[in-house]
Amino acid sequence: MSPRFVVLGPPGAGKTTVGQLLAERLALPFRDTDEDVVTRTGKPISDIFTTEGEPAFRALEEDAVADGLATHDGVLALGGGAVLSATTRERLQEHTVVFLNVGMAEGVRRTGLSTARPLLAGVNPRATFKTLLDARLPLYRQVATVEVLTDDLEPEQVVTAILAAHP
Ligand SMILES: Nc1ncnc2c1ncn2[C@@H]1O[C@H](COP(=O)(O)OP(=O)(O)OP(=O)(O)O)[C@@H](O)[C@H]1O
Ligand SMILES: O=C(O)C1=C[C@@H](O)[C@@H](O)[C@H](O)C1
Ligand SMILES: [Mg+2]
Repeated sequence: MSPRFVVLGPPGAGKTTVGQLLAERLALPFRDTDEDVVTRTGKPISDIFTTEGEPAFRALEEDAVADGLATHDGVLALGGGAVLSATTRERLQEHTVVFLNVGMAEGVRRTGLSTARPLLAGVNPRATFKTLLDARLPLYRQVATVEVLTDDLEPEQVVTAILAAHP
């Protein structure tokens, strides 16, 4: 069993929104590793970051991704930082991986001031988002089989672009 599509990218790229639409379009189940971590621990992600720290969250995330890759046969959305794990990048090699990209301005606009995203909750979300993008772009591209820049596309158009690349 293997996901039909794995969807990844920075916060606000639309992994959850587009992943759900893509799954609907294909009549497949949707799963999101962020939700899996919340379900398994019974805690919001922001709480895990605050009380246990980012490394603890990354370990939980790595396990959730491994489980999703092994057991989910629909659309699997990963957390925005899942590619920071070299083990996860290795595991993604055999999969169809969609990198949803978003530029800094649009990414910050979409994520707004939400405190649900602990890494962007600081004083300067624009600078934080840029640092995060610069560090992760090569990692997203290393594992992706297709990249879609979502800045000027509606979620439905992103789905269409994904299916055009991987019919
Ligand atoms: N292509 C798009 N055009 C306009 N708005 C979008 C688009 N994709 C997503 N959005 C909006 O941006 C916000 C963030 O989207 P979403 O939660 O799907 O991102 P995400 O990649 O899952 O983020 P996270 O990494 O935090 O889970 C939502 O309000 C969503 O409606
Ligand atoms: O970009 C990130 O590092 C994160 C993105 C979210 O999906 C969550 O996994 C968490 O808030 C961390
Ligand atoms: Mg999401």
